[in-house]
Amino acid sequence: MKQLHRQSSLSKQHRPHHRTRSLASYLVREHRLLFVLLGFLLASSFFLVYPSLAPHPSSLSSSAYAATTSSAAIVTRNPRVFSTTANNVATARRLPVGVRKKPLRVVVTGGAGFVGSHLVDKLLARGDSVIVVDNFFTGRKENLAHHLTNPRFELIRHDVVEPILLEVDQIYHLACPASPVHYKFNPIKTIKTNVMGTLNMLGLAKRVGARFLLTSTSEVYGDPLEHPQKESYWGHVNPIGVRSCYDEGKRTAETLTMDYHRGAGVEVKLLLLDRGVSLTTVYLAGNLSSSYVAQI
Ligand SMILES: O=c1ccn([C@@H]2O[C@H](COP(=O)(O)OP(=O)(O)O[C@H]3OC[C@@H](O)[C@H](O)[C@H]3O)[C@@H](O)[C@H]2O)c(=O)[nH]1
Repeated sequence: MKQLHRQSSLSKQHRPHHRTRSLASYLVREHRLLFVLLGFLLASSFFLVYPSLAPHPSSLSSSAYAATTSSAAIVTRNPRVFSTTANNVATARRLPVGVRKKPLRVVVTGGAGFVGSHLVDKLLARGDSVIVVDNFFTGRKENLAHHLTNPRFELIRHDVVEPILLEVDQIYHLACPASPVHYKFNPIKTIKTNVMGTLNMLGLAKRVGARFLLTSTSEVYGDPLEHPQKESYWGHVNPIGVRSCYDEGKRTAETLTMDYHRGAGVEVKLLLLDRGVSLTTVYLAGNLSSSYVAQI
């Protein structure tokens, strides 16, 4: 009985070893191991190579990114912010083969305006769902008329100085009177739009975890003493002039944006539109809209 027991325990001790040996001989037979290794190699190299075959714009390095934007006559600021977010996104967006990118829900404030309506065209064309929030101060419904029957498009008449709650992934905050005649028309309203409107949209970004882009302006440099203005240049500004509602409003909007980034972890982008260059020319060159969409 003892012997039997010892025998059975012995055979138990030997079984795993025997199993390993038979597995090994199975793999070695007919070059099976080689095929298994080849399979692993093929699969992993495909996963590694695939993202580089079709790079997402957001995975651009900060320098490549700056190059794209400057060629489109847009001035970008704070490369540090870009590189932080771009790196995170590049890692997060690496999708396995066959898995399609989820369409994004995007809100564009000031989307009925000149820049905004072109941006909406691009966003819809890339497959996103777009909500435009605009009070039609200078924007026109006709700019968006061709999208009104699109189920992925919504238009809301709303003033950004009032809070709004929307479930979105990205916020492009453009709402602001942009030309001197419009922003000087009611300067108090202009600065209110820049400060309260930006606060409301940043608050929304924080609440729903959306990424945020602010369109700023080269006017934040005031009457610059340096040409062209570099990232390190802070401007030569007038806080009390008749244009200050716009210039200082946008400066404050930039400050708020960076404070929400540092203090609340909101992923942000600042985009300076250079009004010295004809935006129409840039549009016609086909540059602005594509790099613009690439911002977030
Ligand atoms: O209080 C306001 C003011 C303006 N708006 C909207 O904001 C949009 C502004 O578009 P405009 O065509 O006047 O101007 P642009 O498209 O050239 O401005 C763009 O470039 C310059 C940036 O400073 C602006 O923030 C950006 O919108 C309009 O649709 C206007 O109705 C609001 O929704 N709320």
